[in-house]
Amino acid sequence: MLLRPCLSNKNIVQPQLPLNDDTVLYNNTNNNSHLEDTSNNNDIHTAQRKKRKHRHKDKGPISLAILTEKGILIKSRKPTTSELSEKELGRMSKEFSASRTSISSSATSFRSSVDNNSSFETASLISCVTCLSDDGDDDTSSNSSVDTTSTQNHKFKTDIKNSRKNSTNYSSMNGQFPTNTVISYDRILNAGSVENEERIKTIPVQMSRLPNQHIIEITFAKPTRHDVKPKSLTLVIENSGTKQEVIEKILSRSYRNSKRQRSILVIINPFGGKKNAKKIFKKKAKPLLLASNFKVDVAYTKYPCHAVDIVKNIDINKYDTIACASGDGIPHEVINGLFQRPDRVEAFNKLAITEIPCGSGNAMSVSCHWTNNPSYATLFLIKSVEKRIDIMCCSQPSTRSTFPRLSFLSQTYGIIAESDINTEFIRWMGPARFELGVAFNILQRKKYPCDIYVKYHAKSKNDLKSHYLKYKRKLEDTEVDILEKPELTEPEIRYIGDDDYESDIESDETSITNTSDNLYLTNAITIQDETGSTETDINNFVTESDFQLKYKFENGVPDDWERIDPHVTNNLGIFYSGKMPYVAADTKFFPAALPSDGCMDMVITDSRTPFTRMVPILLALDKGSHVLQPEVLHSKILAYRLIPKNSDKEISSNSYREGTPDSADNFDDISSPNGLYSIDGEKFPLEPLQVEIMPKLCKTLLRDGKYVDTQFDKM
Ligand SMILES: Nc1ncnc2c1ncn2[C@@H]1O[C@H](COP(=O)(O)OP(=O)(O)OP(=O)(O)O)[C@@H](O)[C@H]1O
Repeated sequence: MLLRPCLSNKNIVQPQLPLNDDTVLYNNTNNNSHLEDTSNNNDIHTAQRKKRKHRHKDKGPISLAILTEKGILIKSRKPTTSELSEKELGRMSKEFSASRTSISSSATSFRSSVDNNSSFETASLISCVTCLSDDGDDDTSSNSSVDTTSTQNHKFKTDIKNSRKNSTNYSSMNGQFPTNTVISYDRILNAGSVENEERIKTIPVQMSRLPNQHIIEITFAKPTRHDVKPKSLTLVIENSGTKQEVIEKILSRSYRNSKRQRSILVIINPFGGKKNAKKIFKKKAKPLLLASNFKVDVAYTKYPCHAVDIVKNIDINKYDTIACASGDGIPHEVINGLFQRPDRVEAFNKLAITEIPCGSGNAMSVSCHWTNNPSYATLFLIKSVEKRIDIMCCSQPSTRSTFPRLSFLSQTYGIIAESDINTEFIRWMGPARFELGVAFNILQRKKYPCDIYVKYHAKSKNDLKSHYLKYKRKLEDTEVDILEKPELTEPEIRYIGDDDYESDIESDETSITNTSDNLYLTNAITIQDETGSTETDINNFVTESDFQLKYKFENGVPDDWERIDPHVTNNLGIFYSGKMPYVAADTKFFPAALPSDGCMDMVITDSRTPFTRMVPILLALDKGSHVLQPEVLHSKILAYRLIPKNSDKEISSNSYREGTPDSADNFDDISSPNGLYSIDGEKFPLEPLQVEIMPKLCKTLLRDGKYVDTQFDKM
């Protein structure tokens, strides 16, 4: 949510710059030589990739499994010693000997399970088994020489902790999952034939010989300490039908409401957040995308507003998704870049815009993927439902000759906007600097006089609540049939500034898989929108008329807009208008925000509110209950005009009510020296600002087809 001066309206209309060859580092199956296809091996990363390719491949004994409603159930007993191939038996017993010295009781269980064909069914035993060898997350686990007692003990503790925390415990022994483990479809990324002949040879003769037994490799997102990572597992799946039919069954259940094999352009801002977006993407997101058979091209931003130029120049036919590995600044630029294309109708119909959280704001990810953990966000992106969301269109006098600015997140004026920008010099403090700035401004009773005219949809808090509940009920009635989500091992919202985060990345290993045998699968998906129509997205298109403003700035304030009480606006503390529930990972500023209710949420505070009352209001921001406080104005609106006043001169703002003055110079009269707007976290000049809602303009990816649950209905 931090502001950057780079994005003044003047900057957005820079002349179009051609893409340099080194702008985009991955891709090349297409004609764009600046893009590199990560699934293609003819580039400089080939050797590296080859080396890594099978890192998450399954190497352990093969289990029998069946398909259930919720996932793939590991059904079988472990194969008996007589069923195991010589090679497999030798490897297992070698590992067993190495492990025995450190945890003898577990080793005994292991031996007896192999000999007696028993199952690993108790939780404690599962935990012990994971100590003996890991499930392939670290390839070193199969190497007994590195399994020292201390590392095992450490792993033992960690695994016990994980098994307690995680209801879907994927503990295994050399890839052998305990009987009755269900690998939930919402974690399955891919399924396909096993092409590796050597691997097939390790399957015991008694297994996979019946016509209803199919050797299938599945790849799923396996929880690790903080993240999810792709993990492959070879299974003998018992199911009637041909192998291709079984694979298709798994994939259609795994992508029940989501699109398979997306073609994504990832735009990375290497300067986003702590300047490690590139690394985060490579380690946390890319392996999951590739394991899901997504086609991934990557572009890097090289200067402020570069993302605008990138998306103005891309071939939209090559992609269905643009994922911003960044904070909220890049999605803002992407939406505006597409808006400025001559074929914007096609662009907004073709492309979904989403975020892989790598910045400091990440409000889009928290609101849409319900997390700002990059790997979990990527998993939920892969499994998400494509939905249209409302966009806000911001007009200012200085944008008259160019394009108005689209905003997907929020616009703010007053304490919040200023606290952000005026504390840049103490950036080292992290998010605390912003809170300090807010507290300082409130203590000073700083006010931001202005006039605000509003086109209301639900003015009172009661009306707003009814609107919210009505929308939610409608949504629930037509809810997409989403599979039950397994518990996550980690809290979903994570601060990427955590100290251990960097080291986590360093120790991570990416792995890539790209099975080809299910490429024939179609991308067809069925979408249900809030109105309940179950149809392919085909009728959910925008047309040029959806981009036309209802209220032109130069036409003045329409008669049916209401002026907010000047006693309040002359003493304005905070003005905040937005469309997504979270404006930062821990700030639920708009708890009643809904993806496509055709309204924005507006929150206003008065600078005269006593400090003793402001403190509880600010402390409630994480829960979103600040909007319930009597001192806070909270409405659903369709449009507004904000005309800032100079606090000293009290200049009449009538001309801005009527329409636009001819020259931008006139704004000097009314600008207060420190004033500014923050639109989607970017700094905008202090001129009159008019904003209106553009319903369902933009496609994005929502987990379960909705924003994160704010519990507003229960407040
Ligand atoms: N190569 C670059 N050099 C400098 N700025 C850049 C570069 N690429 C992108 N930017 C700018 O960085 C800004 C912030 O980007 P982004 O939202 O991804 O990061 P962030 O960490 O969330 O931002 P913030 O620090 O504002 O919270 C955008 O305005 C964008 O124009």
